[in-house]
Amino acid sequence: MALENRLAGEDYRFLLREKDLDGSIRYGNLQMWLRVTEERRRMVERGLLPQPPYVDDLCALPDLNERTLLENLRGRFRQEKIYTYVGGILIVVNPFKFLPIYNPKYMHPRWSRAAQRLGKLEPHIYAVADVAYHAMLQRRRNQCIVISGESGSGKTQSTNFLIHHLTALSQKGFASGVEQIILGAGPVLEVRMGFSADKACFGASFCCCDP
Ligand SMILES: Nc1ncnc2c1ncn2[C@@H]1O[C@H](COP(=O)(O)OP(=O)(O)OP(=O)(O)O)[C@@H](O)[C@H]1O
Repeated sequence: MALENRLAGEDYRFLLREKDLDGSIRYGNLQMWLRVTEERRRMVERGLLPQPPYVDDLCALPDLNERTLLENLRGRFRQEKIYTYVGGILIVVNPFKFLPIYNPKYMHPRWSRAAQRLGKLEPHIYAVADVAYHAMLQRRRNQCIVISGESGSGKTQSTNFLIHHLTALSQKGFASGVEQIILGAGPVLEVRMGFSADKACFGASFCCCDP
């Protein structure tokens, strides 16, 4: 139904609708809703309405479509915020320059999602490591982090940050040499798993195992 009612030339839009008790879904006046959101966008462009703040979780966008999604990522990137959530997934935009967001100040002892939802903590790659590490300890199950992106998008760099934070969490810091051993094993594992050349297609995966 959403497709049928799409305005000509419009991007795809994602609408979340609750089902009624009988299982049916009421879309209301979709055309009207689309016109209102389009009108609001034009007014923001003309400066008649303030620019809505960039959200750190794309699920919180009131109108989620390709344009608002990219605008949000672009706006955050301009503010040097390269990390953005989509629910439990972390999007990283490669800055191709060093940002001072990996120093010990950012190695919070506990990157609680609750604190992040309250806006106290920005999305960060260390939070992903933290969630995997604590899920492993609490559930006593191995965890896997999948990193995907095209060649040069920053998969290797992200893996290094994950390992860096995981070794810090496990109290086996740089001094123990564990981090360097794991980082050194990366290229060997890639070749053994046969996806060195095609890493960008398959994505890199990183497992966090309970010893
Ligand atoms: N978070 C980051 N901060 C700063 N620079 C970054 C970051 N992520 C990536 N880069 C830069 O981008 C370059 C390419 O990143 P990286 O080697 O991790 O990509 P990749 O996805 O592993 O590439 P490939 O699939 O070809 O191996 C790095 O050499 C680095 O200069």
